[in-house]
Amino acid sequence: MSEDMEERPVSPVRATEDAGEASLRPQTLSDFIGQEGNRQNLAIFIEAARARGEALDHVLLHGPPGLGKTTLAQIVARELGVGFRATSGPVIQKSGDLAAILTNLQPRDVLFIDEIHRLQPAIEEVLYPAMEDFQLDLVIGEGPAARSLRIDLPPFTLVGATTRSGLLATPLRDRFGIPLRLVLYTPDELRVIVARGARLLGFDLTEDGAHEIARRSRGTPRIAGRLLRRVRDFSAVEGRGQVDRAIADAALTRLEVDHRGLDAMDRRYLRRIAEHHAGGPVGVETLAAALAEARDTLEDVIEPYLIQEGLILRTSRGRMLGEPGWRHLDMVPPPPSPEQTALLAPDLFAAHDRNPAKP
Ligand SMILES: Nc1ncnc2c1ncn2[C@@H]1O[C@H](COP(=O)(O)OP(=O)(O)OP(=O)(O)O)[C@@H](O)[C@H]1O
Repeated sequence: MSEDMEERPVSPVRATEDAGEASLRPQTLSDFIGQEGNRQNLAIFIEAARARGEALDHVLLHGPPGLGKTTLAQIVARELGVGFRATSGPVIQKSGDLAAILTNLQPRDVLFIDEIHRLQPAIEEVLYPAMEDFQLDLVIGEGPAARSLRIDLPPFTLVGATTRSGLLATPLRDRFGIPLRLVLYTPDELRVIVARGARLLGFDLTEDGAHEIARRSRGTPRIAGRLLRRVRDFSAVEGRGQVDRAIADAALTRLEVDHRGLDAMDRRYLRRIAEHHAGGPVGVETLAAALAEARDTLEDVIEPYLIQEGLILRTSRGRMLGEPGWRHLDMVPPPPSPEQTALLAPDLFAAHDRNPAKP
């Protein structure tokens, strides 16, 4: 990922400046705002596991970065009253690394593996019997002298996090009894998160100030927390006491975050489709090359919010600019090509089927 990407105030990816975000982390399920269905299900499964005195079934959290996967994993451990160990897919280089972690777990502990889709295949294979039977099969030595060794593990809960469950090998995905998909937060949920953050940081933010930060946070609590801290710095330097909508707006405008939470990079992305591809469709690889970004970065970091907002559409032939995308750029779309009409038609029929009363 390019340096520009990490410095974007609206990037959902963890950056060095987010070191302070731990102080805003909710500690319990009831403190955790949003993701209602997931939260209710987790509460039931946790209570049942506690009542039986057993390890909770393995949990897979998937969704875009910054939505609270690490936070939820920590909460699960705390609510279960067990220990929490965290690592990540790319950090585990050898099967011995994983073996060392697994054999050090206490019964019913939570092991959190972030970016689990980046585990090497050989290490995934060590994980299968560990998850299924709490057993570790290790091969010691090489060639004819190699021996296999089986070690019993304490029952534990693996919480895996991934931005892409599609990249997980099916046998791994199938071993998670509780798969949960995290979705972008609504502006109302983010407003509550922002107001809570302001309280914890001890600064005076009005309700409409919180609302302004929330609606520019791209559905992502990490971005909400970061914009909140930047607005606080701005108001402190300007010597303001209470922060209202106008002050929040001035601070965010100065950071080049527009009223929808889009920054220069997003606008460059939208403009590329409008100006170079007449609104698309254009393949994600072509866009990535033109914008000098990795394809993964576009798919994980930039696109989820643009798609949710209808600014772009993901079609079988590539990305297309949606009507709100043209409006956001203040541009009038050219008459649709036959290809564009054909790609958009199923959507129109689907909309009609959902709501047949409207022509
Ligand atoms: N529901 C929530 N309520 C309040 N704050 C939240 C919530 N979810 C996340 N946060 C805050 O957002 C920040 C990012 O959360 P977290 O690190 O858990 O995200 P993540 O999905 O694990 O990100 P990554 O994919 O980069 O690992 C944290 O500061 C956390 O406090």
